Amino acid sequence: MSLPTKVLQIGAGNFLRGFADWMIQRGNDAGVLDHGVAVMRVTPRHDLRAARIVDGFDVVLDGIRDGQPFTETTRVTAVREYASAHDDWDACLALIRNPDLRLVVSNTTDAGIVYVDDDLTARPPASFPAKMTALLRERRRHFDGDPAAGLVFLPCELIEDNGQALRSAILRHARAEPDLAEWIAGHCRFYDTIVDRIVPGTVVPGGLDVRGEYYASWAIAGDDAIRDEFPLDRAGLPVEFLRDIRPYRQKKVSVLNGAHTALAAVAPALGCRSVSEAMAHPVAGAYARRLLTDEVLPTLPGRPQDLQRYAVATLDRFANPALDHRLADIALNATAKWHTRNLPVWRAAGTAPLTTFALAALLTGYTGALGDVPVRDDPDVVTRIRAAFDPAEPRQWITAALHTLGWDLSDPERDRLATHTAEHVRTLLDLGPEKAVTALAG
Ligand SMILES: NC(=O)c1ccc[n+]([C@@H]2O[C@H](COP(=O)([O-])OP(=O)(O)OC[C@H]3O[C@@H](n4cnc5c(N)ncnc54)[C@H](O)[C@@H]3O)[C@@H](O)[C@H]2O)c1
Ligand SMILES: O=P(O)(O)OC[C@@H](O)[C@@H](O)[C@H](O)[C@H](O)CO
Repeated sequence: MSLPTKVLQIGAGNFLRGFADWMIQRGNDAGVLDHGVAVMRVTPRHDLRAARIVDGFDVVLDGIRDGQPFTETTRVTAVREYASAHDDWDACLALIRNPDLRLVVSNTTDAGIVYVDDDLTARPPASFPAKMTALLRERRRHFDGDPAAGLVFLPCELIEDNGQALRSAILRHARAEPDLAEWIAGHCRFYDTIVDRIVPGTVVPGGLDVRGEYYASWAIAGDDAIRDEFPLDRAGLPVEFLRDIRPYRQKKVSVLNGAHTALAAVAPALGCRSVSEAMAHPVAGAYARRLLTDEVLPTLPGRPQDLQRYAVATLDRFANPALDHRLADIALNATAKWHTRNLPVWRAAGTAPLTTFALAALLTGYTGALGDVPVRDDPDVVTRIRAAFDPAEPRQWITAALHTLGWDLSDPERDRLATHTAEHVRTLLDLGPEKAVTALAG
C-alpha cells in the first residue's frame, strides 16, 4: 500500500520503534491514519543497521491478561524513508521539502532538547533543536512562507513541558531571522506529551525487532485540532488528549521512573539483575513497595485511591518476567535521574529514608564498596566521587559528592541531604546491603 509520508520521526531508537511506530502502524491498520514515516537520525554515531528500518521490523509485546501471560507481535511497515543527518544532510533537506509532511515525532533522550549556540548553516548543525530550525528554514523557503506548510510537533522526551521546551529552543535559534521566527511561532504547533511503555530492548542484540510490554499510554496536552490530526484514540489505542498533563507526568515520572531509579541503585547490591528479579526478591520487592506507598504517593496530587491503583499497576508491570529489563540499563546516568525523579520526593516529604537510601546505595556503589554493581555514569563524576570516598567520614564524603554533582541545592538543603544520606552509608557499610534494606523496608 502506498502511504504518503506524513510523519517525520527524529531518532530511530528502541522506544520510538516500539511505541510511536507501533501506534502509527496500528492506526494505519485500523484505517484511522494513512501515515508513512520518514526516520531521521540526528546523532553522529554511525549506525549501519538503522537504515534497514525501511525493510520493516517486529514489535513483540508481552502482557498479562486475566492473570495469564500473552505475547502479541505487530509487523511495522509504516516506515518508508530513512536519512542520517550526519551522513547525508541533503537527504534530510529533501525530506523536509515533502508537501505531505504534517507531524514531527522525536525522542532524543533527556539530553536532546537543549539550547546550545550553534551554526545553522553547518551541514548539519550540532544539536537537535538547531537541526530542526535549519530544516524549518528550508521548509519555509521551499513553500514560500505558506502557512499550511507549518508542522505539528509531538515530542516524546521525558522532560517537563517537552513541546514548549522544544518550541523555545527552536525560536531562540530562529531569532536572528524574524520572518522565520514568525512563521514558526504562527504556523507550527508544539504539544507537550508524556509517554509510557517499558521497552527494554531488541529481540536479539544488534537487531531492529524490539521487545516491550503491551501496556502503553500517550497523553497529549491538546485540543480538538491535534485529536483530529492524530485520531489514534478512535482506533482504541491508548492515546488521551488532556487539557493539562502536568499532574499525569509528575505521577508517572515519580512512581514508575522514580521506582526504577531507586531499584537500579539498591537491587544489584542484593544480587538482582533485572527489574522482575528485584520484584520477586523478598527484600528488594518490599523496598520498592514501601518506597512508593510510604514516600512517593503522599507527595503527589490526586485522589489517594487513584494513586494507589497506579502504583499497584506499575509494580505489576515491573513484575512481568517476560520483560527482562536489565537494572544495568536503567542505571545509565543514574545520578542525573535520581536528581530529576527522586530528589523532588525528598524535597516534598521533608524526610524520606527509602528515597535517600537509594542515593546512599548509588554513591556507595560507585566506590566499589558494594561489590560488582553496574556503574554507568559520567566517568569524571564517578572518578571524583570514588577518589573522595572515606568510609570513616561518610557525611563529609557525601557533602563533597553533592558538590561534585553540582545539584541546585541551597546550603541548608545540602547539609540535610548529606546528613540523611550519610546515615544510610554507615548502615550499608556496617550491616551490608541485605540487612540494611531489611532494617528499613521490613
Ligand atoms: N525504553 C523505554 O522503556 C522508554 C520508555 C519511555 C521513554 N523512554 C525514553 O526514551 C529515551 C531513549 O530510549 P531508548 O530505549 O529508545 O534508547 P535508544 O538508545 O534505543 O535510543 C536513543 C535515541 O536517542 C538518540 N539520542 C541520544 N542522545 C541524543 C542527543 N543528545 N541528541 C539527539 N538525539 C540523541 C539516539 O540517536 C537514539 O535515536 C530515553 O531517554 C528514555 O527516557 C524510554
Ligand atoms: O529510559 P531511561 O533511562 O530514562 O529510564 C529507564 C526507565 O525508567 C524508562 O525507560 C521506563 O522504562 C519508561 O519511562 C517507561 O515508560
